[in-house]
Amino acid sequence: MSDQALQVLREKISAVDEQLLALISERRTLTNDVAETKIAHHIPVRDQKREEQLLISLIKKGKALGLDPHYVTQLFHVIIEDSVLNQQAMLAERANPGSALPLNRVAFLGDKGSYSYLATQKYFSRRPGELLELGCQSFSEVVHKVENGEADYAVLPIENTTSGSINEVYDQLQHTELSIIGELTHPIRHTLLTATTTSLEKIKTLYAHPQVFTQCSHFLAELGNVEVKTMDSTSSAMLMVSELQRDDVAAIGSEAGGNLYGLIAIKSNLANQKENHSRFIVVARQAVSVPLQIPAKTTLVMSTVQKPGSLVEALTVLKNNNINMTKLESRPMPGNPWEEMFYLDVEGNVADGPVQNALAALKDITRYIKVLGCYPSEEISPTKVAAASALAE
Ligand SMILES: O=C(O)C(=O)C[C@]1(C(=O)O)C=C[C@@H](O)C=C1
Repeated sequence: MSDQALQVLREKISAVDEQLLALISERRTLTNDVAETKIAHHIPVRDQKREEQLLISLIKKGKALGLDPHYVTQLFHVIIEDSVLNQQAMLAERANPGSALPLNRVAFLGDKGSYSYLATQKYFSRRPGELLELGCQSFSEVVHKVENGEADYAVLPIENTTSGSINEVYDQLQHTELSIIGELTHPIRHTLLTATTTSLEKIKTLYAHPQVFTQCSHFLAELGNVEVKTMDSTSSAMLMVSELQRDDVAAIGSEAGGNLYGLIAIKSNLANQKENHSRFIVVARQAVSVPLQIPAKTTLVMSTVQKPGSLVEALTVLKNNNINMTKLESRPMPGNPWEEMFYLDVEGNVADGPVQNALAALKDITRYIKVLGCYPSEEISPTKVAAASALAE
């Protein structure tokens, strides 16, 4: 194919892509209008019956156009997830009048390009107001900036699908009066980034955040004698490599982050697990109320009395109230050797009967219990379509 023919085809593809974007934006406007109706009539945001009907119809129509059912399903799962998250954000904002700020000052670990920076951008892209990014050197600085009023929000990674809980962040939660007001998950795609066009064999020094080294331990084990240098954040690792401009040093970070530092991706998918995601929490000085039309999560911290079975007893309270626990983490209590603080994430709203009943019962059997926050759940499970209905002619 001549260069000119290729150029013509690419221009046509770009024009189609532009139309797709315009249509996606039009769809979003319509779903925002649906949210207004849901607010006015107290209707739940999620309607999985409608989603299923939509998917079945789209799969059939896609098939007629030669499109693979899995491809169509994947595509619309992403589109519907976006629509649900936007509607949830709209409802949450309306339920907290005055919460929308013209300028959101947000503290996070690292600088431009860190995973926390990317998560911050994603979370606030659905919310009104400008974003002022306040990069920090440590998690305690991130939390402190919100406590002292320099920032309105902090975005903190709390767990990762490969390396597990981020203990330093749990420990920050033990000592703060801040409330969790939101959550989000973000894919973490570790990439080897260099300042010059080089090869993996030439790399002698590798810069990254300790969490990144944990998540990429299999890749590091295969590298042999490369010196590993830990940095405060992914962005400081990328900055270091961009400043050194050497062909024997590399950083591990996201490709999008690396682009901001002019770095080249020489190898991707470095994490031990292919599906590597981090869950972030958003904290603020004021707790929020979550409308009952959207799924909520509540995070609790508690310490149980020192007797056999006391944790089981506490968890039984959740069971008796039909509350699903999505996470349980224990952390040592400073100054009290061998005593533990338990952090629990449960599905449910503090304003709703089951969580209120459970909290009342837990108060009677625990030594200490505190609600760290109740917030909209951003875990949007994709609606499944029965294979038979999807494939039926
Ligand atoms: O139809 C609705 O109720 C919508 O809110 C729109 C929509 C969609 O994006 O298609 C989004 C969320 C619901 O779970 C179902 C469908």
